[in-house]
Amino acid sequence: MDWITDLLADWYLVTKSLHVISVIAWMAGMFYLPRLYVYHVEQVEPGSATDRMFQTMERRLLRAIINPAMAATWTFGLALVFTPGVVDWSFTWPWVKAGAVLAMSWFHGWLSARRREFAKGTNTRSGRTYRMMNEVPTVLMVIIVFSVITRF
Ligand code: HEM
Repeated sequence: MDWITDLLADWYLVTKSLHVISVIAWMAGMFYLPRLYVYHVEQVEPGSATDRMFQTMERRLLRAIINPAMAATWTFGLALVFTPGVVDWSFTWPWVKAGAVLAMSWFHGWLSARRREFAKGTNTRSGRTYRMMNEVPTVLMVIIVFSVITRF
């Protein structure tokens, strides 16, 4: 399996660039979707044409941007994990980053579940809840970036 390790080492900087590009797309969607939910709850009459338009925007944002961007972030991120010399698990930062990334992925699942509720007209959560949940990806992003850059 040496050839895989060699390949990952040769492509390290390309993989890292693709990882960061995917992260930007994933985060853009993760910041925007809860915002859409705030407007959806507070400003839109259920069953109206605007309701259907919001459902379309939410579905497309997840299917066309957020889901593929998360898959790409994980793919290139794991490729970096297996690149020789990149992650030293005796440090704290890889564990902190791993925890925050798992939490980010959980939040992604939570947003998908809420989208399905909006599509069925069974949303029970308030605009305030979505406003608060909107801070989750921000806090996780700050933790992740400090982890990978400071490497404590
Ligand atoms: C989804 C699973 C993820 C895995 C397995 C993963 C793993 C990694 C690894 C191993 C590196 C290489 C570190 C280095 O070369 O120094 C890296 C770099 C990076 N990651 Fe992730 N990552 C993931 C998600 C994320 C997320 C969600 C963010 C941001 C919110 C992020 C932001 C970054 C940044 C900014 C770098 C570049 C750091 C540098 O320049 O050294 N990653 N990632």
